[in-house]
Amino acid sequence: MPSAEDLENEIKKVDKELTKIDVEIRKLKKTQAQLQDRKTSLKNSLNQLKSDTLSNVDWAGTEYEWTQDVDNTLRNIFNLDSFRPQQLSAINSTLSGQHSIVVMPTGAGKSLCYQLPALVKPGITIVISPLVSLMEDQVRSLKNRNIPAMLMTSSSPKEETQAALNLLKDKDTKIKLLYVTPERLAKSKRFMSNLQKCHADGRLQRFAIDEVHCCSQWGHDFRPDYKFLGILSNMFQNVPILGLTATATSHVLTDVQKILNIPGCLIIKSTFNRPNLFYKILEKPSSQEDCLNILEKLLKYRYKNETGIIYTNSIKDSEELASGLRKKGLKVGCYHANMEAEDRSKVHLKWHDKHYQAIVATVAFGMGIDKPDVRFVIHHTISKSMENYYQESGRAGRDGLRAECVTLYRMQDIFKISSMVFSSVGVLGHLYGMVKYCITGNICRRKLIAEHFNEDWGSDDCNQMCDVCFENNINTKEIRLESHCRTISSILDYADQQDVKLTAQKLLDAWFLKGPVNLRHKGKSPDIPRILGEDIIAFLLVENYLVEDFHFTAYSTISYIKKGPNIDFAQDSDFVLNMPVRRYTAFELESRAPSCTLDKDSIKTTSQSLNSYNDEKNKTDSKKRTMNGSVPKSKKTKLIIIDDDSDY
Ligand SMILES: Nc1ncnc2c1ncn2[C@@H]1O[C@H](COP(=O)(O)OP(=O)(O)OP(=O)(O)O)[C@@H](O)[C@H]1O
Repeated sequence: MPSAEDLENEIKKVDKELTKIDVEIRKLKKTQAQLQDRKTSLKNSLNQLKSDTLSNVDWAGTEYEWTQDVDNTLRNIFNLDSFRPQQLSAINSTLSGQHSIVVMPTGAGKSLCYQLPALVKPGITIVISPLVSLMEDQVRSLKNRNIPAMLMTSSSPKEETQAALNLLKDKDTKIKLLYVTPERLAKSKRFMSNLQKCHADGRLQRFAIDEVHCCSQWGHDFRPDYKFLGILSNMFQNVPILGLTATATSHVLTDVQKILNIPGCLIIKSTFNRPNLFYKILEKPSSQEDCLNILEKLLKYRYKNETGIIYTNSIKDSEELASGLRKKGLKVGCYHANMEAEDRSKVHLKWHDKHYQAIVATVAFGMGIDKPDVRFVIHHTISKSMENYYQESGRAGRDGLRAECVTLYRMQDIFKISSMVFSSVGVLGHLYGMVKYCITGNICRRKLIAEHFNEDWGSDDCNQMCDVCFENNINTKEIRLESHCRTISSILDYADQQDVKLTAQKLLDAWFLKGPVNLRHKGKSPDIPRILGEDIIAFLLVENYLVEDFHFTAYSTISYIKKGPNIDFAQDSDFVLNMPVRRYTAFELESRAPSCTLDKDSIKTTSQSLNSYNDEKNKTDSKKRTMNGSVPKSKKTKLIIIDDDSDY
């Protein structure tokens, strides 16, 4: 019999061995994780290489067996003369059986990329689309062209659903396009089984997945049922998938390929530059009444007789602004998610028919707006990301004529949005991207948008169509922030010692020696306008010198300001931090926007330019002359807040 001591010694030995094994396991796990990372990165590189190789093929060629049919269909059925850039590539690639993802800006003509091929080959195209109203519009317009199409949604009447299910089994069906929602596809076993029969009969031509970014968690409108679409590529071998989106960020595209099981597929991307949109940041007044006055002037004078959208971030704001504008005699509708679907449709229709000059809406007024002559999109509150801003402002000027995208920016709005969205991963970074767009005074706004889409547009691509480039307005003035940074840091330390939390407004007050005396710093009030102080706080947030700290009350979430990871650098003797000073350029609120003074010839030139983006450069040259040359020089209301000659 071993003694207790022997047994204890034996246990210690085993423990030692176990510890060794634990160490080995940890090492192996670490190596495993490293290998997994490496494998993922190699796979991504391989997929990228495959995509790049496919992209090098000239898909816009005109020697395919179907070229003649494609041409005839374009002219005779769609009544169009020519393709817009990338449409032909998308059509040829999908007709060649490639899985592809088409990335085009809103209004560039994605629908044609699957509607036209559907008519060129026998069989049915299944179009998966997230929005019923969008599908209804498309089916209606296809039927107007005598193109047999149907739709099947969760709310379709029984007979229609039955007819849609039957046509999948019917070898003699005339239907060429069947529109379904992803939810319908994911939830209907009968639909899937009939689809398999259709496939077995060789009649399933392709899947077109509209708004394909909805697959990705990173896309701006993620829809869980889109994930189900991952089974299509395995289940229906040799049926090409054509995904379409206006979301171009690379991690969304990689994610979409992964979810749809089509890694390394062809990506067809057209430029995101919208040369006919004029981008402008306007200083937002702090009172709602003053905001209303600006909106009133814009609608009554600058956009007289034109139609547009005013976006805001809350239902309350949309109702208040709409009623305020109505009191001023303007015809505006209100649109938000709390309204009944029927009321929303009515408002949409009245706006579409120009009974309303503008819709004051939350982002619920989104996908499916196919009105070509939206002349202005005003953001009463900033969007929650550049991605959203691009989508929302992109609803302007789809006819290719000049339209204006005006954003009313003020620091407080950052916190209105951040306290609503902070709980989701990564969104604060997206919001700060939007803030950077608003407060940057020395970089063309178009260039900032381009950076977001991994594109590189030079100032020629802007053609003075943003407030920074307008009349070569690029501002080179910078303000040094070293001492401001130290003061702000000391105010935050001081408040912390007193156990007081500061909102951005309170921080500003303390900095400008306003508000409670115990929170103020000991130095002088900064020799800059308060509005520039606001920009500095926003800049420090964007650059991680300050961070937001969220606290909950029974009624709301409050954003307080804390020192960020970079602020400690401010104590270094060689610390340097400069911020370009934003210059508020003149903006005529009470004169018609330049588009209204375009002569007929230049209007033709601009609208043709959308038909052929390739010719854009030549055409925008002439546009530049007419658009910018004709700005009326009125002496009426101008918004110039910061005097450019003042010294900071
Ligand atoms: N080759 C073309 N020539 C002229 N007009 C075209 C061409 N292709 C499409 N269009 C027109 O462009 C408009 C926008 O097209 P479409 O609705 O397909 O855009 P989209 O890219 O799907 O936009 P969204 O992302 O907002 O859904 C439509 O009125 C369409 O008829």
